[in-house]
Amino acid sequence: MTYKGRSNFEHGERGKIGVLLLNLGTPDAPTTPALRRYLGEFLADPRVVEVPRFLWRIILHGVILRIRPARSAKAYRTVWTEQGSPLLIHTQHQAEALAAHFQAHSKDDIEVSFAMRYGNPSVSSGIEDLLGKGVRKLLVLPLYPQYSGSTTASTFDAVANDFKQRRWLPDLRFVSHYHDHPAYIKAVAESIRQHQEAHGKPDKLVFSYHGVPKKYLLKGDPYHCECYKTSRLVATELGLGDEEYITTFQSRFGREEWLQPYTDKTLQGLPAQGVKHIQVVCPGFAADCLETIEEIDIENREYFLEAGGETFEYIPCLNATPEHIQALASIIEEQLQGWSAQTVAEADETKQNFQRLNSGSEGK
Ligand SMILES: C=CC1=C(C)c2cc3[nH]c(cc4nc(cc5[nH]c(cc1n2)c(C)c5CCC(=O)O)C(CCC(=O)O)=C4C)c(C)c3C=C
Ligand SMILES: [Fe+2]
Ligand SMILES: [Fe+2]
Repeated sequence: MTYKGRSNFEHGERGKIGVLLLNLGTPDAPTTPALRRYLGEFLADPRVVEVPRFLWRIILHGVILRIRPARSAKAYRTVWTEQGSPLLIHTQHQAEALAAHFQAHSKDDIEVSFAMRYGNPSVSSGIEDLLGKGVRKLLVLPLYPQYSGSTTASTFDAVANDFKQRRWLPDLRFVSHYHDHPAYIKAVAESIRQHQEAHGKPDKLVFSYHGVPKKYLLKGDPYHCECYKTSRLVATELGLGDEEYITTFQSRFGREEWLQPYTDKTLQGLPAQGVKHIQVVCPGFAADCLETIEEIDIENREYFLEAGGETFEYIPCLNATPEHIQALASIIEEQLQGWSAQTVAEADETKQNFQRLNSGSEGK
C-alpha cells in the first residue's frame, strides 16, 4: 500500500486552516447517461438506501437505473442554467463569498474550498485542493443544517474514506449540524421577513424539508426532530402563532413510508381548509436545486393551484446572499476557536529539521 503524500510540500511553509464546504452533488449534465452515473453513485450509498446490499444491487441496476435517469434528466433540464446545475453554482458562489469574507476580515490564513458528496468536484479533490495549499487544520462543513445519517454521516464517510489513503492527516473538525444556530435561524427568518415586506403575509407559511424514510427516525436518526426545531425557532423569531405555519416533508423516493406530513398532499389539502395564499420556504436546503426549483416552485405550485389555492409564493433558499454568508462565517468562526495557522518560527523549525537531514549533520 502506498499512501498519498504531498508532492509539492515545502519544509518551512506555514500550515494553514482550511474550510471545506460540502453539499450533496448533482449530475455533470442534464442527460440520461450523466444521470445514470450520478444516481448510480448516490443510490448505491448504504447510508442513503438501507436495504440488504445484494437485494438492492439487483433492484438498483435491474430496475431503477433503467427507468429513473431519463425521467430525472428531463426534470434537471427544467432547472439547468448556462453555467450548469444551480446547486453547483450556488455552492461555488458560497465558497467564493466566504473566502472573500475572511480576506476582508484579515483572516487570510483561512483557505475555503467546496466539493460534492456525489459527482464532481469530488470530496477527494476538495481535500486535495486544500492540503495542496498548505492546510494542516481542516474544518469540514456539510451544508445540511439538520443532521441526517443519509446526508451528514455519509459526508463524513467520504472524508474518512479519503483520509484512509493519505499519509499525513490534518487536524480535523466536522460540523454535524447547525439547525438551531442563532445566526442561521436569523438568516432564514430575515429572508422570510424580506419576502413578506415585498409580498405581504400569507394565510400560512409552509416549511418544507427533504424527507427521509420514517424507519430512519424510528432507528434513532434525529433529522425529524431537528427540522421541527428549526421551524419553531424561525417562527418564534418571526412572532408567528402555531396556526400560522406548518412543517412538511417533500421528495419521497420509493414505496415505503417517509416522514409525514407530505408536502404535496398537504398543499393539495390546504385550499379546502380555506388556506388560499401560501408561502413555501425550504430551510433544509442551503442552496436552490432541483428539489426546490422544480419540485416546489413548479410541481407543488401546480398541486396547490389545481386544488383551489389562489396565491403560491416560493421563498428562495439562502444561497450566497450576504445574510447567509455572514451566518456561515459565524458558524465557521465559532468552530475554529482555538485554532491558529502555524507561526513563522514553527515553520522555520520544520525547515531547519529538514536541512539537518539533508546536510547529513545528524549523528555527527
Ligand atoms: C437536504 C437534505 C437531503 C436529504 C435528507 C436527502 C435524503 C435523500 N434523498 C434521496 C434521494 C434523492 N435526492 C435527490 C436530490 C437531492 N437531494 C438533496 C438533499 C437531501 N436528500 C438535494 C440537495 C438534491 C438535489 C440535487 C441537485 O442536483 O439539484 C435525488 C436526485 C433527483 C431525482 O432523481 O429525483 C434523489 C434520487 C434519498 C433516497 C434520501 C434519504 C434516504
Ligand atoms: Fe435527496
Ligand atoms: Fe424530487
